[in-house]
Amino acid sequence: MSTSIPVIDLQEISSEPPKLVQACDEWGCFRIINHQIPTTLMAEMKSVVRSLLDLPMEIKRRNREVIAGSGYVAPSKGNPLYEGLGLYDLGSIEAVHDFCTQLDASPYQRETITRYSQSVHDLAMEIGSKLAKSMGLDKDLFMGWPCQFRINKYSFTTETIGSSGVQIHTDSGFLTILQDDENVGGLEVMDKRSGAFVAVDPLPGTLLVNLGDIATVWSNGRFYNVKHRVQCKEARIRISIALFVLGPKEEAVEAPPELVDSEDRRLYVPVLFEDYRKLRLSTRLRAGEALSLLHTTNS
Ligand SMILES: O=C(O)CCC(=O)C(=O)O
Ligand SMILES: [Fe+2]
Repeated sequence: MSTSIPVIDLQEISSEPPKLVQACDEWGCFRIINHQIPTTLMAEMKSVVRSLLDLPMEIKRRNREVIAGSGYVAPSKGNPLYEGLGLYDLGSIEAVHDFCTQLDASPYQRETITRYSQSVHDLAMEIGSKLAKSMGLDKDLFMGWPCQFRINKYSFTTETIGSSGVQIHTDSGFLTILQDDENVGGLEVMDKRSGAFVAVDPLPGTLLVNLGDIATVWSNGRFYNVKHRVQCKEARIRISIALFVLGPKEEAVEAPPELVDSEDRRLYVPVLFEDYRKLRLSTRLRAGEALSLLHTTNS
């Protein structure tokens, strides 16, 4: 099944805020256009990360994790076609430089990664602020929250058509800005109503936003933490670059008072992002089910 997920013009959000909120409620994902990240920078970044992912295994393994799962992930039994590099806290210029140094990046590669990281990080902050305003809140969202990059490579071949690239999951943080491969499809999101998977076809020059579990907690159950997966549809290498806006570092996430009804019914107990991430890891509940462990007694 193929359908179009919502397309949001970033520059038009303030004139039609319900469109953004509706996309978060109904789809938990949307494409953004007019996002101010130059297409040339997106193309340069893609080709830089492609060459990093083509490095020998012993170099890629130098991309060590800072928090669990934030470093190089080699192909595994569960996801044999997938591998990924990671960069924890791309709001920190030192972290970006450490990542580049670990992988022996050239000055050009370093410069491209730095520029792209800054641009997407700025974009994340802009989306946070526009989302808060669209929800009628008078403060910024995402400011100072750690963000993580995952650079994904799927080695699809004729023999693997029809098999899984990445298994069904939700993203654990608040939201993800994804530069999906502009040529090679395969990403599928679950339709909230029917439970059917819907193909997310590439749309060059745009970025995709997916909401994660923390967005559901913050919105008091309103925003849909979209389940998604990647399937091999054609025999080509697929590259995607994901920026995860995780959650505040030191403050627990909870729905702001404006989003809770007059009887103050919160569906979820306040939770530190780091504790929630550990809960997902220890329970191996990767498709949003761990949220049920945070339910308050009145929900
Ligand atoms: O490669 C993609 O399109 C999606 C990747 C993804 O879901 C993830 O990194 O969490
Ligand atoms: Fe994901």
